[in-house]
Amino acid sequence: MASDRSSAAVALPSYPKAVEAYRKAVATAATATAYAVLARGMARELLPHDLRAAASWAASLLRARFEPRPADRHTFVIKRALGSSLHNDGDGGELYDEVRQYLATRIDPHSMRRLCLSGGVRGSSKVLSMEHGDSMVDMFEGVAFTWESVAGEGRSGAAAVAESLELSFDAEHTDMALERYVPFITATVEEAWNQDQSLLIYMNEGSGWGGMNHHHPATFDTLAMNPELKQSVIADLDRFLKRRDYYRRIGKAWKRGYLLYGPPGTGKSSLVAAMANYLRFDLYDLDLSEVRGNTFLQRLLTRMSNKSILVIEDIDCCFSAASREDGKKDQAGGKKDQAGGKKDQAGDDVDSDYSDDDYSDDYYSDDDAPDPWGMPQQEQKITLSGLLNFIDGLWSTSGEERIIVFTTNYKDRLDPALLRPGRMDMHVYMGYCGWEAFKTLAHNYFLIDDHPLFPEIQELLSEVEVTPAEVSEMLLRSEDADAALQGLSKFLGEKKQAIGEQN
Ligand SMILES: Nc1ncnc2c1ncn2[C@@H]1O[C@H](COP(=O)(O)OP(=O)(O)OP(=O)(O)O)[C@@H](O)[C@H]1O
Repeated sequence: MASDRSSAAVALPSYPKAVEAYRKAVATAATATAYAVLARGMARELLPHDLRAAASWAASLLRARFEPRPADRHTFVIKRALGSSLHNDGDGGELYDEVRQYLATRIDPHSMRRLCLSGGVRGSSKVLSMEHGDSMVDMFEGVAFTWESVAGEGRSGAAAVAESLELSFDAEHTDMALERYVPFITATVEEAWNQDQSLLIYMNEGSGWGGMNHHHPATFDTLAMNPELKQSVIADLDRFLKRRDYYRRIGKAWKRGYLLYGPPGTGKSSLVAAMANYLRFDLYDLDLSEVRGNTFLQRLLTRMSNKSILVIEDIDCCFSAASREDGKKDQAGGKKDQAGGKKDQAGDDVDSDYSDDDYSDDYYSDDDAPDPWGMPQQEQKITLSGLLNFIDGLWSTSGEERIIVFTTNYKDRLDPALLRPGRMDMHVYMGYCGWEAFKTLAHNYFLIDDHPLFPEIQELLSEVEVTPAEVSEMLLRSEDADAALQGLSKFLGEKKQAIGEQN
């Protein structure tokens, strides 16, 4: 212990020595400061102006060498096609127009003192754009992209330079600009364009389609159905849209089939309309009773556009009706030729007995007699399985983004070929009006989410079978929610009573 204490004493300076050292240090510091001030004053006095300028230049060089430099900028120039109007058609200026339309949605009219405003009553809607020389910043994924509107030079002609929109950004974001930002712009414009287009509904006439505007108001918001089921349909559609590459990879046609079934008036047609409105797809309403044979069917299917929904309503009736029709023709036209089908008096082929197996052999056989359209007559009746094979075959080789919807009131009457796994991708049951579906209807008609009569109606709905069409009809009877709901409650009460009396 004693030796430890002594070594500590050696190591520490004595108090007077420390005070002396401190004094010396202070004196030295004061002297150094005084010298520095003196030197700076002397330099200012003694150094010539040129030398001082050179020193300051050297200092700025050093600063530039060591301070972080502003990022390199890259610029894409997007030229307007010379002599083009606002809406080009494949003349090379489309991207210019697309960007212009995109920027019109990004311009904040409050932040710019001067803006161009175009459009009019007859033209498209009003479009805001920058004046030449102005610029704006668009943020994308947290990165600033600067757009500048640049004036063209000279009149349109060989020497003229087209006006342009210039996109500049930090060089490190070049890949993002090319691979994500510009595609994002074109996709945004395309989506807006699709939203603006009115949808069409086509009906078959001979071997062609007649189209008209489709303004069905049904949307998934207004559709009264079980909320989970509704969500699963929407999710399925979304998944379908995103899976282009997946379908390519697995070598399957990019199509999806839905079978909608349920009693009349439960909203099957409304669901088809809601799907079309949601996807912005045109509808092709195929009336099979109007299809005169395989050649016609083939022509119809190949004439459908991409991004479309083929609907065949009451599919059970199509084929049973055809069979019944054939039966009548058989009776009128005499004995049926079992081997190859025989013409009835009207010249129709009346072979309605194609099974799944014999169908594949006979389906594509042609009759050489020309018809009024100059096509060979081909009048075999179309079977359901035949139709499905036909659709599969055709759609795997042509067209993309196709949806096919069959509706039926009687699923149990359907040909098993249709119910086989892999045929229709999703079976959707549209049932009687439940409580959640009723709340959607009440909101649609009166914008209400609650009412004193709701508990009573909820109980009645759990006891009677009523279709959304019937409920809609009752709600339509008055613009006054109280009166309409009272009417509905009375209607449901009477239904309940009628059921009680039957039992
Ligand atoms: N689920 C529903 N949601 C909203 N409205 C519906 C619904 N079901 C029926 N309606 C109303 O009833 C009308 C008829 O319904 P819709 O034609 O869609 O039924 P459906 O099941 O296709 O009938 P059908 O089998 O007779 O063709 C619709 O125009 C709509 O006003």
